[in-house]
Amino acid sequence: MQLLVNPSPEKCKKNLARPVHKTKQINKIVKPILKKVEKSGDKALKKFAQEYDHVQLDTLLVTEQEITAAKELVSKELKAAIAVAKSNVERFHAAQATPDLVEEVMPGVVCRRKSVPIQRVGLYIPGGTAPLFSTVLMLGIPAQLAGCQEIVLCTPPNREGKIHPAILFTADLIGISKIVKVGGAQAIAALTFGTESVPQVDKIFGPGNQYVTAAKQLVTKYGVAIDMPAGPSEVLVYADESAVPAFVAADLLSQAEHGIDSQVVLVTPSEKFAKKVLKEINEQLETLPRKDIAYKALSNSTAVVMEDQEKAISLINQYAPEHLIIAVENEDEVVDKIVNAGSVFIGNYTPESAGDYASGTNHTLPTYGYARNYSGVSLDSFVKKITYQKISPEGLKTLGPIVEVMAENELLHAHKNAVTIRLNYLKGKKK
Ligand SMILES: NC(=O)c1ccc[n+]([C@@H]2O[C@H](COP(=O)([O-])OP(=O)(O)OC[C@H]3O[C@@H](n4cnc5c(N)ncnc54)[C@H](O)[C@@H]3O)[C@@H](O)[C@H]2O)c1
Ligand SMILES: N[C@H](CO)Cc1c[nH]c[nH+]1
Ligand SMILES: [Zn+2]
Repeated sequence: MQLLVNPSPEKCKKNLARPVHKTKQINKIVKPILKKVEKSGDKALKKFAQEYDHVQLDTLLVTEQEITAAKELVSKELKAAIAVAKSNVERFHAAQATPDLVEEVMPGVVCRRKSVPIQRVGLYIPGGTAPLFSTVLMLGIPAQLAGCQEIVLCTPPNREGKIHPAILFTADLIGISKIVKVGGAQAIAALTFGTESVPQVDKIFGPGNQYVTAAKQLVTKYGVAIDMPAGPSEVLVYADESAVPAFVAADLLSQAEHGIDSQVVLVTPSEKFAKKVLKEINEQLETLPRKDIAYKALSNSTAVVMEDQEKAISLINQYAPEHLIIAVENEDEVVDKIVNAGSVFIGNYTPESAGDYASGTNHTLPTYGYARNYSGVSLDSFVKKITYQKISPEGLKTLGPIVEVMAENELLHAHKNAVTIRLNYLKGKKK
């Protein structure tokens, strides 16, 4: 991890550039995958399973027997933990429901708006380097709460052609039964075009590596929607001397262990504090089973000493981190000034991993700085809002002339006539 002391904005920009913006190279790999799946369906999915997941699959769909067997393999302790996480995620997402609204904007002109579930949704659960069964909760719970009619879950198989038991257990717990053994860009292609085993969906959700994220961005041109670009995990910690260096180091390492293309950032007003955190990182790193992955991610990562708080906040907002931890004395003041972040963790006792698993907020969040213009997954992501209007004859008498004038001035006479013909009818005229 590099240390920068009071760097210029240009230096910051250069050092904090995300490591995986090799869009062209990734797209070169992903585009042919999309084409082959569109053309050959399941046959292509099996071929890619062999090539990228190193497994020969006869069937792609998970069977009921596999789900029953998986449930036996999950420990009581894990089942109990998942139950608490499920309850918190359910509570926070159920509370997000927005009431339908009705407004009579002028006498006789009534407008309504109603949330309607997106009918067919595809959930991508990463499984390449770690079996992220927590993502099943984060996507499946809001999909069920929203009332989506068809939910398809895709996740890569291991080398024995199996899905991790905790993924199957969690999917079953929240009532998802259509589970397909397919990962990577090919999973995104299958959900977009549909294959013999994978139904075509209206919207694709979920995080993934750079191939998955690139595929999600590419398929939007085929009419399918996506939640957001949710790529390699990242965290920015803003901490001063009131924070505990060991806690900060642990938080940085928690996201560094996700993947070699993850990035973690420390921003602090104190060089002394930064050095303490770096020392802690080196010590804690040695204890981690995934230390090789974390080590590589740390080489993409920077500690920035920024004495001026306004400049530090401006840097954070420019970087727009997926996760932001704020552990400074005047935390409320700083929190109020944050305008770009996926999810914010406040105070010394709020580790980012609490949000990853069980606090109730969603862990599917925008990376690469997309927190500037995207929100993380929420109940809203699984609904669309339809608007309605009903106008009474009295309402049309008031509103109609307004529309007529506007239509005429846009030179759209047929638009105007759709009103005039009705107003004349109401006046008892034929035309
Ligand atoms: N932003 C978020 O909300 C969020 C949440 C959880 C996880 N994540 C991120 O998700 C990612 C998960 O990545 P992962 O790799 O563990 O799992 P993954 O399931 O996303 O990817 C595994 C698949 O990638 C494909 N693949 C592997 N190498 C390939 C290659 N050379 N060419 C083409 N395809 C290839 C394979 O088909 C494999 O099945 C991590 O980067 C993690 O940080 C992000
Ligand atoms: N930190 C990830 C989101 O970027 C989510 C996750 C799942 N499991 C552990 N962490
Ligand atoms: Zn995580």
